[in-house]
Amino acid sequence: MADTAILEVDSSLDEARWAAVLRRDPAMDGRFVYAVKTTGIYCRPSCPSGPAKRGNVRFFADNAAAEAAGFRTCKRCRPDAVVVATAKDGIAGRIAALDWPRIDAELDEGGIGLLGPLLSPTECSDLRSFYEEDHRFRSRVVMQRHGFGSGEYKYFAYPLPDLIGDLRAAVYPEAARTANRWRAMLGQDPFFPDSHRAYLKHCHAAGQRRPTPLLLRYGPGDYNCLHQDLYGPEVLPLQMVILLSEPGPREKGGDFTGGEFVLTEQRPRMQSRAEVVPLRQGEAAIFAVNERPRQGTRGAYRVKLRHGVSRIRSGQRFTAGIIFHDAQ
Ligand SMILES: O=C(O)CCC(=O)C(=O)O
Ligand SMILES: [Fe+2]
Repeated sequence: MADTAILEVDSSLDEARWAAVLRRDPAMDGRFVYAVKTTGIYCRPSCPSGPAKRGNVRFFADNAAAEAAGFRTCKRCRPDAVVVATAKDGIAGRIAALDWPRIDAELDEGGIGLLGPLLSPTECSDLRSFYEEDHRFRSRVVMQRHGFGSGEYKYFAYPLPDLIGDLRAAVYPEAARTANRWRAMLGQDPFFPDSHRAYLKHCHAAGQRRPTPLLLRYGPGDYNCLHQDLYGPEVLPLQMVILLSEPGPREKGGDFTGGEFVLTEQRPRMQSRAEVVPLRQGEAAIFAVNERPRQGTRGAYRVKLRHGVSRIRSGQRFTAGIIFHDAQ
């Protein structure tokens, strides 16, 4: 008796899951995954790939269960990127759950720390679609006109979209902590307050009042010259970038090829060292804006950093940039 009851519950659960897959329901992402026996791949419910045959589909409660059964993640819908992004805690919870000691160590080693998957594919596409909504922005910059590269970007107006405002407020305390630690390495007193609200008050009093978070859009042939995002004398020396498109050729479910994020670092009296930063859709990195200390044998010294984007070879690439100081 009991066994039959359980079987009935299970099969009606699977039927509800199958209906969600047929609807490609993004609200079910993170609630379960489905795997296709013929391809060996598992997907989130909203995967845009064509429907599989019901007879070839198995359902799993989560990624770990699908992987334990030998399935690999779908490159198109990235079920592995959904785990973090559907965390019930919202943005603050996702940021708090990151491995900050590891990120700090990466920042001290190379001037950039990888945050890993932070936004879901749906959140990325929502942000991309904002690009056409002019009321959200205070200005648009066509990069060719200024010699900044090729492509364009738009600075958000206040009030920022919730997702951008929440990310800026939640990551700021970590960035400020690293910025104060870097000051200490150079023998300077701590300067950056714990809350972003307090820091913005300081920026505004110094005449830097305009919001700096931005969306960038690149098409084939576009690139972003090496630069530093300084907007006046007040600088918080770390910033964040989030890739909103999936790298890779179209036939493999990607949005663009080329277009790699590049960071260069120049030590005193030395040639520059370049690093290509591997990011996928929804992943973020935090990196030094203009300079950072490096520990040498005779104390710390300053190195200069610049970042940019290599030429996009095909497709379209969007990013969100979050800078913590405001602009003059
Ligand atoms: O598009 C990118 O990856 C870089 C954008 C950028 O320059 C920034 O976020 O400040
Ligand atoms: Fe930048």
